Amino acid sequence: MALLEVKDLTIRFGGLTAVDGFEIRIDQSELVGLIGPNGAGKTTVFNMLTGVYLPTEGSITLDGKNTVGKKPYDIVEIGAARTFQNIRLFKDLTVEDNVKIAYHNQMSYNLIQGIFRLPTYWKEEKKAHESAMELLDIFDMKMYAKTLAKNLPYGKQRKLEIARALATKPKILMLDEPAAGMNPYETKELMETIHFIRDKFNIAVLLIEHDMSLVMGICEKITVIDYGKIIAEGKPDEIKSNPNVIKAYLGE
Ligand SMILES: Nc1ncnc2c1ncn2[C@@H]1O[C@H](COP(=O)(O)OP(=O)(O)OP(=O)(O)O)[C@@H](O)[C@H]1O
Repeated sequence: MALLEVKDLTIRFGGLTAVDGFEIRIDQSELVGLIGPNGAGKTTVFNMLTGVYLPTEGSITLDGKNTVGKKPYDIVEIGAARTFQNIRLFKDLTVEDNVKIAYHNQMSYNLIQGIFRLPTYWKEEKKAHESAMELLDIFDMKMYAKTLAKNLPYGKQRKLEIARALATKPKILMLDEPAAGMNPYETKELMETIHFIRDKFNIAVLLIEHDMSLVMGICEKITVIDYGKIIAEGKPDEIKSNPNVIKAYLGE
């Protein structure tokens, strides 16, 4: 059974069919790219996979469970985490607190235990602190734990966003243009981080990216969409030489 199985996914906004009959199958720990020209429908696919948009038609099965019609936080519980095109962090909180907040879906103290700072609260907070520091260590960012998120260099803010997504313990991590705005050095570091995460946590990664060297360099298979429809699927080498893909990108 595939980890993520999407069939005939379609969404219409008034007269515009933004995504039309999209299909994908992703196995556990697979690294998959989703590419296409501007406005092709990539982010809209992510928004349907994560419960932000309700598809007009189609089915999505994650880890054997239907996710269509479920709320975004329920889909996080089932095992999907994402990052956004525009970085979304609590910019005035520290790096550590940004990660700790993401652990809150796993904390088990109730309101009363929280308000009165009862032992369960302290136990859970300690656990969250330790888990956050462990994750920051993996990302080589422990030294920034007390830094405000807004004071991090751009590439590190992107890394922190990924660390936050991982704190929810996903089975699949969806990254929406993680290299946007990065310099070549940061992009290379990001490529290594994505590979490392997949190997270390044994999770699947679905990556939307405009940087072709990044997509071709790390993805095992790639789906290409244009005007909401799949125009090619295959291994990076097959995609590179696919005439439909070349045409879509060069606009001939
Ligand atoms: N809520 C919405 N209402 C109306 N149209 C929408 C909505 N969301 C997306 N669209 C339209 O759907 C189409 C696909 O947009 P989408 O953002 O998914 O493309 P994309 O491939 O992610 O583009 P980019 O690479 O530029 O980020 C666009 O024409 C967009 O205007």
